[in-house]
Amino acid sequence: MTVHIHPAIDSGVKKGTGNFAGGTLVCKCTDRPVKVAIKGDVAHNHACGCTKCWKPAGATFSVVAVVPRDNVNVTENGDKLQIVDASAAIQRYACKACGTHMYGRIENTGHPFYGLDFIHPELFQEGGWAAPGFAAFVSSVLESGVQPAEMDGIRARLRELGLEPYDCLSPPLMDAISSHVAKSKAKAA
Ligand SMILES: N[C@@H](CCC(=O)N[C@@H](CS)C(=O)NCC(=O)O)C(=O)O
Ligand SMILES: [Zn+2]
Ligand SMILES: [Zn+2]
Repeated sequence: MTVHIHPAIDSGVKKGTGNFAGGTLVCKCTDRPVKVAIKGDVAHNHACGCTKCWKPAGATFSVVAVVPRDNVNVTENGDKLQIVDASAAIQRYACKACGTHMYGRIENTGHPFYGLDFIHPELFQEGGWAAPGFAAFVSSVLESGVQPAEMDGIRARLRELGLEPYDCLSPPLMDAISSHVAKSKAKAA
């Protein structure tokens, strides 16, 4: 059985150029698409299996990365954007017409990832952005209807693509979160 992960990586993960200068994210609307300008390359690009991250039709995972929030500027048709869930840690701005998530922002200054916005690099008009390097929240695909019997195949395919599967974030990112918590606790003491 063919295992589909995401259309942008199903035929292999395309390496980044290493010097991507940024570009424009465009939603799926043919009429008045939302455009978001991004300065510089993305970081921590990965596949995410959680139910909250936006996926294109037919995808089991999203492809999501971060950029500094100051590098994100809505340039066209921003009136079409609405927050998907204002109570979520990541406030995801989606196009009201086509549903595409254009960027996700953290407003809680105490959050470990405050200052970083979450974007889907496949929406860039341009190519060359840093490639995904791991897969996060893999077990969460079960919440979207994937059957438990499919999990071995999914994890094997992710490994074949060079995307080590984790059921939360990768160890470096989990360490970054825990270090942030430890520092916040030390400050409060
Ligand atoms: N099992 C949950 C996991 C959701 C989750 O924790 N997602 C991570 C990765 S994107 C997160 O940081 N979420 C914060 C948020 O959505 O605001 C699901 O699939 O809905
Ligand atoms: Zn749209
Ligand atoms: Zn996610």
